[in-house]
Amino acid sequence: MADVWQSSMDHAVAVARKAGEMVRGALKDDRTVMTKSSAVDLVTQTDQKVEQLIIQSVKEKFPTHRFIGEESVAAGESCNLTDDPTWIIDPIDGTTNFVHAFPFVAVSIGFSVNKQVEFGVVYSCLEDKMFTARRGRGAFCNGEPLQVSEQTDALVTHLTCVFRVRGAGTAAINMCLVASGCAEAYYEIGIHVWDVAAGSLIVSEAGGVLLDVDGGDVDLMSRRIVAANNRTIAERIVKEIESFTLQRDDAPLQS
Ligand SMILES: O=P(O)(O)O[C@H]1[C@H](O)[C@H](O)[C@H](O)[C@@H](O)[C@@H]1O
Ligand SMILES: [Mg+2]
Repeated sequence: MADVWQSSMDHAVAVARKAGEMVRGALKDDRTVMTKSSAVDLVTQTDQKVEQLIIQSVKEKFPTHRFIGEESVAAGESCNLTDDPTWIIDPIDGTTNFVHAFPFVAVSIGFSVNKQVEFGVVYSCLEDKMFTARRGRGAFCNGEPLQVSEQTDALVTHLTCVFRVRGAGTAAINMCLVASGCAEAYYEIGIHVWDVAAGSLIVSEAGGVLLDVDGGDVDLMSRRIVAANNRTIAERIVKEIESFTLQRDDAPLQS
């Protein structure tokens, strides 16, 4: 049966790659002579340009679709998920990495219908790795199938034990590392829906598990997530987390 969202997913992959070229181009600026503040200005300008590139291209092809974008929300747009086809965009995930030339920077595009992520695309620009997932049809990296790690021995003694804990500095790539079997788990409190929408489907389609940090069902608007290769590891991680709550992404805008 034809997939009604295939053309949207194809467009997401194409525009993520084009956006990645823009990010790489911006990173080529010689930051060795840049002050920190000018590097931060550069990432902010590039963030906005990339998000506009993606949104404009979608509006031309799919005029009825809606958007939740990191920069649009920062500019005051709402962050409410409806049943409509919605593009959930993080133009540059890993902005701090970008500023410091730490080579993990991604364009993340999630796509939801009826409040359910139907496809996810994470393009790791500097590694040239295109992570994709379509609901019910698996997860891939540059076309190769992804499968989470089979590790069940939760060696976590305490999350501060540095040698077992690493972070790429971008939620989207951290989740793709779990989906690729390179890491057993990732958790974070403080992320936003645009950081994790695409990665959440890539993890689950690679056989992984998503939970809230309290062990309940994951809620992409809650700013909290655990992504793991299986429930054993996920529940073990939950036991170690001293959780707290933050204002939800979809909380009513302060007047
Ligand atoms: O780079 P961002 O799009 O701002 O998102 C990142 C966030 O700023 C913070 O660094 C988190 O730890 C990352 O997981 C997130 O991707
Ligand atoms: Mg982000």
